[in-house]
Amino acid sequence: MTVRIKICGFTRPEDALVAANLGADAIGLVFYDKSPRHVTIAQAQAIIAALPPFVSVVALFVNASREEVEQVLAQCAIDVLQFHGEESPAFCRSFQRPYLKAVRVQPGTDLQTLAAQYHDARGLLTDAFVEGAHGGTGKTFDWTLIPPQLSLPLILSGGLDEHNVVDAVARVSPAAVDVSSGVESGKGIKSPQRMASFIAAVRAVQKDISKKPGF
Ligand SMILES: O=C(O)c1ccccc1N[C@@H]1O[C@H](COP(=O)(O)O)[C@@H](O)[C@H]1O
Repeated sequence: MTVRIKICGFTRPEDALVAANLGADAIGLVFYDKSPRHVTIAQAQAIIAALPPFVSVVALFVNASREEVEQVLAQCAIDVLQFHGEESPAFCRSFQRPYLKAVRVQPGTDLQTLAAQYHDARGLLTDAFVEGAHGGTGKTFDWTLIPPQLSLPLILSGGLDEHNVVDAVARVSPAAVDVSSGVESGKGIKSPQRMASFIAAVRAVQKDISKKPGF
């Protein structure tokens, strides 16, 4: 199975275009004003306008109000919503759009129960739990906390980079990976070299896995 790649936290159209041309399946825009990667609606529109067809645009929110989400949806061509806060299942599904629910994983996090609660999500996105932060921290978590069989597609994130993503994909077999800090040269500035190395690493490990007997 193809491991999908999402790169998150773009602030500049030129970086998003490079990601798309390198083969990223989705790009993420952060609508959370406490993030150093936060974009305005005008910035988001410019980034989206730079993209070629068939690259999904994901809008990330952290405990935003209904009005904030609706305003973004009304003004930007968004394909998927990503909720990174304490949004309820009812709130997430109320926009009639595909959505991802992000979960910050620590010992005791019951991913099976969360997958059942957000059963209509397109995927459960697992990120590291870091006290006082909602994501984008560049920290990994203990991947053995992920149960082998989840009822939702797993999107692995949290501290991934070009060096650890091979091990991550081989161990966890996620449906997709999501990266932000790990492909940056500065907050919100994506490095073409790091994005290229990250995408090449995912494609290489995927090829290796598909060569294994029984695959
Ligand atoms: O990118 C951010 O600034 C951010 C802020 C608040 C919530 C989530 C955020 N980003 C998401 O966090 C994960 C992990 O990011 P990283 O690779 O460890 O930097 C990823 O899903 C980002 O989309």
